[in-house]
Amino acid sequence: MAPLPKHLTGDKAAIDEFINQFDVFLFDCDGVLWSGDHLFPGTVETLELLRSRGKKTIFVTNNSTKSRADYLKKLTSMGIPSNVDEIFASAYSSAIYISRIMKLPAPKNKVFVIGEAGIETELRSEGVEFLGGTDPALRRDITPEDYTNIANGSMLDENVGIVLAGLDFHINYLKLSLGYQYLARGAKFLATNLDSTLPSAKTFFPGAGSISVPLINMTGQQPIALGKPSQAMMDSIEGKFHFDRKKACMVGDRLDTDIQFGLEGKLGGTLAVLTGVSRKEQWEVEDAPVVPHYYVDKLSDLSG
Ligand SMILES: O=C(O)[C@H](O)[C@H](O)COP(=O)(O)O
Ligand SMILES: [Mg+2]
Repeated sequence: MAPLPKHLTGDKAAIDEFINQFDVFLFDCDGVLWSGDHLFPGTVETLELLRSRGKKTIFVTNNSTKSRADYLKKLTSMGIPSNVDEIFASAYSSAIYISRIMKLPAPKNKVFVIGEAGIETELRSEGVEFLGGTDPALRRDITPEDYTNIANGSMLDENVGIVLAGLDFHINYLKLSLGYQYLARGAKFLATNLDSTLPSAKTFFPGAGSISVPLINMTGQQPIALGKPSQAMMDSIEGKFHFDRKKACMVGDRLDTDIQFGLEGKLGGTLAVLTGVSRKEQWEVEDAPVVPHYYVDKLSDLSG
């Protein structure tokens, strides 16, 4: 059984020793920096402190509703200076995977998107054709004619080769019905991420993983998930920054995405923050599957 994590909150010497160990900090976003549009107090000061001590900060989010450019706007609007290169979001890693790794031959390489604008922006920037997503024509109830047109294929695009499911605040029966038809016709099943919940407004909402469950249930297929803890994302981050993994620390609020991401990535450290999804009871149980190296009650404890 992995040793229990060291609690850093209130322990200045331990915090200093912790910070000195690492050159690079990978920061999760939802549940660590902010909850929805609410920035946690002390976040800006903590990032400034780490940067003032020469630490590299990289933002790694599973939230596919926004593109990297959108996140840059959000970070900047919250007083966190950054640049697009420091931001890795699951919509971006999904677009990269489709355009540079899968490289399905045309014409059957279109993507049916279940998700928001972030996915569309990143697919567009990689020159990947898509449909569905935020298309207003699909934001409606299914009609009797739809059943007929879906069944006879007239409502389907024969060049769809991939179904990509992410967090969709406008999910409905029609989109799920179309998604199923494409998968049943052999399209590859991808997910930006499989987080079951989204922490926001101090409670939880359906996560991307809960959006793709109906399709998993209907097809019996598990999608390839491209967000944390997928190491495809870690490899692309390392590929960009060429950092020493032993000198890097993953900071996150969720054990089965963030902390697992850091552990599977063989990073030098993982820090759990208790302002989001996971609770310390989850790693205190016998044979807990994922145990972080360190934890704090809130991120600002590092600069408190
Ligand atoms: O449902 C989701 O997509 C997740 O809850 C959300 O994306 C988590 O974002 P992160 O904590 O990785 O920033
Ligand atoms: Mg999070």
